[in-house]
Amino acid sequence: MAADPFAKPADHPEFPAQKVGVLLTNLGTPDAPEPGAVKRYLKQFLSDRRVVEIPPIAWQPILRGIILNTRPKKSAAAYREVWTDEGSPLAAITKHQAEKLQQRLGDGVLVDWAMRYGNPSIPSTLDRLWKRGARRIVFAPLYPQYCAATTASSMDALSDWLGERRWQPAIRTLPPYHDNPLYIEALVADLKRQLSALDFEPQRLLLSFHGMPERTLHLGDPYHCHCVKTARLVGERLDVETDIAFQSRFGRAKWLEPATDTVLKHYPTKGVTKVAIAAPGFSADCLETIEELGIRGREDFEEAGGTDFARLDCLNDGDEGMKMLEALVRNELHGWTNKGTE
Ligand SMILES: C=CC1=C(C)c2cc3[nH]c(cc4nc(cc5[nH]c(cc1n2)c(C)c5CCC(=O)O)C(CCC(=O)O)=C4C)c(C)c3C=C
Ligand SMILES: [Fe+2]
Ligand SMILES: [Fe+2]
Repeated sequence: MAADPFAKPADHPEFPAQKVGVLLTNLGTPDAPEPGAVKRYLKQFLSDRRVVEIPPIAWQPILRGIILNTRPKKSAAAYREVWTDEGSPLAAITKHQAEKLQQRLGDGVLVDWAMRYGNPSIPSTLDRLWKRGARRIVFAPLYPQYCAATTASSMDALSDWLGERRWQPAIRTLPPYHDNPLYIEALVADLKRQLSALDFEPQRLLLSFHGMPERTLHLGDPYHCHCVKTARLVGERLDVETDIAFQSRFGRAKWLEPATDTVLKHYPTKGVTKVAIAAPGFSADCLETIEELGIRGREDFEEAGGTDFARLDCLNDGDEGMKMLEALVRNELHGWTNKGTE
């Protein structure tokens, strides 16, 4: 009898059963609230040309000569104020989001999480998903508003990983969802719940988004427009008067305005002394929300004469946010079940 032409040769490599994977990513955070760890993280973050769009020949001497010798100590002290038993809030919350999404989607899908800067890194997590059999991957950077510094930078990390591979998985990426009714609905429900639990009635709700250099708007980045649209859609559905501002200015260039700290300092001069603040552009609470808004923002406001201040939580891994995330990801998974790909 002739040999079976379809038989697997003895030296054929083993391939695992093919699965569908989902990778949630967020910005990144240091491994520890210590100057050394913060320096490593900032070096990677601020060397990304999507983040600082200054030619490296001019920027790297400033980064290495000044910023990395001064900022890590100050930032580490700020990180210490927000650090938890589970580590950095951003990493801990992203991990919880992935665990809860795994429960919601069931065993048919592999859910993992990664950080664009620091750990667990995007390439190492893609390696792990691949080894577990993921041959179709939904790549989900958790930025509702598209920005080159965040969304495109995450895509760069994905493309770099793909570029190293012979056998590439099929990829779907989660589009920005700044005006997706599921996101707006989740924010409105979550903010209403938090506002009604306050022991004072705010005269304003300030929606604070991470800032960007103003020139990125003129270079064609849709980030500003996405933030404004989110704020408008949310504000229209709440009973409290809503303002928008941009936080976390970095460097000397002009950034998007109005700046959050300036708005907080001016409120009392206009008779606005009771304020709530929320950060709908952040999927998870982090240094920028807990420390910058919750601690420094409160100080700015109270020193200017404000009497009542509340920082509202991000969607995090709460029910409203998880319901939204499940629906957004299921939409991208459409037609991608393990049936037929095993
Ligand atoms: C949500 C969107 C974000 C945009 C847009 C963004 C742009 C951006 N950020 C910096 C500089 C820094 N950001 C830092 C922290 C930080 N930034 C975001 C998100 C966006 N950044 C998050 C979620 C965090 C928190 C990380 C954490 O560990 O909790 C920091 C580090 C902290 C510090 O030293 O102050 C810097 C620096 C630039 C320059 C930029 C766009 C050009
Ligand atoms: Fe940032
Ligand atoms: Fe705009």
